[in-house]
Amino acid sequence: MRAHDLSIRYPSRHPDSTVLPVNGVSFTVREGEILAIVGETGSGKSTLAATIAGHIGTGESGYPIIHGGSLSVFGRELRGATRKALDRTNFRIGYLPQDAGSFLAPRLTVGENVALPIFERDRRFNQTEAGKAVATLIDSVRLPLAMMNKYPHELSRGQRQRVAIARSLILEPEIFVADDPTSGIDVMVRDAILDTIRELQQQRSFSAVVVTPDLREVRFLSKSVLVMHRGVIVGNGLIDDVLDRPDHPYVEGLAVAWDHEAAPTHG
Ligand SMILES: Nc1ncnc2c1ncn2[C@@H]1O[C@H](COP(=O)(O)OP(=O)(O)OP(=O)(O)O)[C@@H](O)[C@H]1O
Repeated sequence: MRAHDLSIRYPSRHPDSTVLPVNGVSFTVREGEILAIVGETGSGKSTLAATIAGHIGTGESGYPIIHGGSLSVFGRELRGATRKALDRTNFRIGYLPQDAGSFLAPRLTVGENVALPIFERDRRFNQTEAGKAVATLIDSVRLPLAMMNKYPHELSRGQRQRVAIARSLILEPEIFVADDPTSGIDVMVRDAILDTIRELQQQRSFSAVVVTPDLREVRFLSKSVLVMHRGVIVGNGLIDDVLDRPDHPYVEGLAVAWDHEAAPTHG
């Protein structure tokens, strides 16, 4: 995946007055790599995540639109792509939107929720094969198989997030985009969720882009980081290089905060 001078906007009735939520970013995600994106709230992380996951609109409200530059995924340009071409690309990308666990279909069982993308892609897909794929993933995200017959409201928040992760990986995507996967989840359970993502990435060798507001999570998942601030990239590279040689006050702040966190406590 390669973004070059990529700018993104949301549809607006006053396009001239729009402040671009993502403004001229360039980066590359190589095969099998995990790239972590960090930045404060409102810096454009979710907008960028949705866009690189191919969840872009052609004018529908709510969906981001590529405004300038280019975004090429699997060698295909997404700017100006038709709905059909976008759908084809989307099937190859697993997207875990922010708080995905809270948006499972409430009337479907866990198993049916995880299987949903299979039948969205091919309504006549073999039920037994789908069941096998679902069971394998439920096991991989470390949930008991018996949970397949439960409903989302019967699960904890952390368990629902695991179901959402399983659903976003059921089509065996080549790229996984996760937007703040531990958001709203109990501190004790966060590491387990990240650990599951890291393990799945190693098993299935997909490329991944993971958005998080937390530098500790960045370090846990990846060696490389992209730091966003008000829609632009203010740091890009190996985490230690970025923090050791900050060339923007926001990154400097991150580096200082990290030093305090990592420093041994006295007394
Ligand atoms: N659907 C939308 N329509 C219009 N503007 C939006 C939409 N979603 C986000 N924005 C705007 O885009 C900017 C970037 O928001 P975005 O959610 O991408 O930031 P973020 O870094 O992910 O923040 P957070 O960490 O709080 O999720 C904000 O100014 C926000 O108000």
